[in-house]
Amino acid sequence: MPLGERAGDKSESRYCGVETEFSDDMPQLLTNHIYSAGFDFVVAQLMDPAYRPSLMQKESGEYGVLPFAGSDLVLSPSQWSSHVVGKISSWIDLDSDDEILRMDSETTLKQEIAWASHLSLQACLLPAPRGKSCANYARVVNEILQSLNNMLLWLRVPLVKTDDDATDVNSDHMIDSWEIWNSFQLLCEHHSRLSIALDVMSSLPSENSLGRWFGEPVRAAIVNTDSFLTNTRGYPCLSKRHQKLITGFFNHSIQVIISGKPVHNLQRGIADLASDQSNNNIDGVQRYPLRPYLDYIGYLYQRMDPIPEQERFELGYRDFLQSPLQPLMDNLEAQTYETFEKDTMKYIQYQRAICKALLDRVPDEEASAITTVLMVVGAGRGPLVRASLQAAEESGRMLKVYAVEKNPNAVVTLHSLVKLEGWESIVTIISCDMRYWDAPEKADILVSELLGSFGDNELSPECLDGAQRFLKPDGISIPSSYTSFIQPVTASKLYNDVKSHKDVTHFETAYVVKLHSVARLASPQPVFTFTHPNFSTDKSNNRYKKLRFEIPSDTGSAMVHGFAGYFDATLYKDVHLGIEPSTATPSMFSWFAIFFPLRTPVCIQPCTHLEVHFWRCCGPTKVWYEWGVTSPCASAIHNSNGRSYWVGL
Ligand SMILES: C[S@@+](CC[C@H](N)C(=O)[O-])C[C@H]1O[C@@H](n2cnc3c(N)ncnc32)[C@H](O)[C@@H]1O
Repeated sequence: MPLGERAGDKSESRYCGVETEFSDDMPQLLTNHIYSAGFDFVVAQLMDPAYRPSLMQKESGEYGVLPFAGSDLVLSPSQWSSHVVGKISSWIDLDSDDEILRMDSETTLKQEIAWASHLSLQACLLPAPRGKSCANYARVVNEILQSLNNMLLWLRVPLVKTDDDATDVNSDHMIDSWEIWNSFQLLCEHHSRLSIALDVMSSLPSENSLGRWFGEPVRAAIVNTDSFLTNTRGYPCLSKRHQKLITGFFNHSIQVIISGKPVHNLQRGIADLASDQSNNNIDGVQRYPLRPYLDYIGYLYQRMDPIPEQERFELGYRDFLQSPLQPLMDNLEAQTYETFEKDTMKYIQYQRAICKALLDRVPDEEASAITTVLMVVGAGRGPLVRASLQAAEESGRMLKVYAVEKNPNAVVTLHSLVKLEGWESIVTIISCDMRYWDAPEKADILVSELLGSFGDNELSPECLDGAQRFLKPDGISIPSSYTSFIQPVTASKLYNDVKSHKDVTHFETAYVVKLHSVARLASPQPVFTFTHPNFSTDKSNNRYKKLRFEIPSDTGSAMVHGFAGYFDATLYKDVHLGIEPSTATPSMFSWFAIFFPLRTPVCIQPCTHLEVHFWRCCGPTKVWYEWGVTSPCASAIHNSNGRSYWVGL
């Protein structure tokens, strides 16, 4: 469906619209030009622009027929719903001092929305708020939203932000349209049917401030013909920055709408094309005047790189909240192991790390005399056993392997693998929880992969503390350490999805999620680090960290809906593995990020800082995180005493 939500898959066609008058030509326009001219829908006004309820009552009494721009019979029901976005009268001003205008505006808005619902339109475009003070407009829209079934309301928002406002955020001269949008959405309590149509101007704000919009519910971007430049052949084109922005819109499933009249003199171009029937004149139908602009947008889309196969596979997971795995408390399923095992990059890194450790452990001259004892703890169905044996072969070292696994179902597969590969003389399978296994000898190397998206959140520290009893005092743990990271994000879609559960529990839960429509508001910072082995006697896996994020001056104000979490693990020496964006292991897909939501989003201002606290707490049967913000304002402590979300020991 062109106008609703869709995955941002380049294999689907992109959706484009045109803003146009609703004239008698509408049926012809939709019949003759839709798709062939490069657009999929029109944004057209629903009501005669001269209509004012107060005047109509005076002129024709109370029961006059409303002057809608076209009867519902002018188009078929599917044309209305699939190809028309209703444009609400742009004269309405619900915050005017003029009471009559205000009342007329409210009446008209409600009548137009009711008409749009009658036509089953998928979306209506609301005019931009006229100033910072838009409370009455928001109140009426909020009231409408409460009874709206399927339709989305796209609030038109000009993409403007002056750059000189950084130091004085309270200045009356400050123009940052995000602020207006933000007050509107706060007044409407982040309603999930309220979204944005960004009006793209000829000059663009700074990159950082543009980035904020990708975490907001932007559904459409309106590009006026006068924002286009002219190329050497006289055709419309866009500046480099505009091109990048439009590509960003495509990547985020934001539909592009061309508005305005043609402003390029394309006489020569059209003459050139005159002989080309398919481009100019088909069976007497005139070429659509906005076509050169649509063609250019289509060209930008075609020019984009195709989505790599792995990302294509992950499209369905974008911004989709999932509960983190609990591999200690639960037993993973076969298909989960299967997915892990396809992640070649992860095992390549492990093999590299094991190879280096083996070479350090056994000098060349003793390679044929010493057998290294290696234990894979949490062996699953065996991929790390395979990586270890390949590392042994690569390094020319002799190995004896113990594969310890507590999931009896995975152990079945492990047995078959060992038999099938003929590893019986080298690999011993132990069906046991590593914390309680009574090992017959000590290991030189302990290999594990018990990491969650936030590093320690699948209880690797607790498991390895239990397992290190059977590691030699000078033994090596792979991984040798791991660190979690967080960064504040605008993530309006995730926030709304959490909110839809209507309980505190969901706001106090961390989710695994393939982040896509988010704005990352500051660089990630390290949170908790665990190092293995850790033979100190007073060790504790409780942690507390206070973090302070500086908000860049050119970002503008922004909303923090929560924190994205990542990890980076040092496997051995310089071999690492992780998903922290600046150092992420390329082509690795075993982990998505984690998301810690905030019950109440926090608004941050440029040149200020955001202070957040994270705790890792351990009890006899569970481990949990608590988190809270203290600046610029205090939030509740989330997940106190692990009441909503915990990981079972
Ligand atoms: C993330 S999976 C990794 C599996 C495998 N190494 C791989 O790379 O596909 C972690 C494995 O560790 C096992 N595990 C978790 N805690 C364990 C424990 N305390 N003792 C033994 N196995 C454990 C789980 O059952 C699971 O098979």
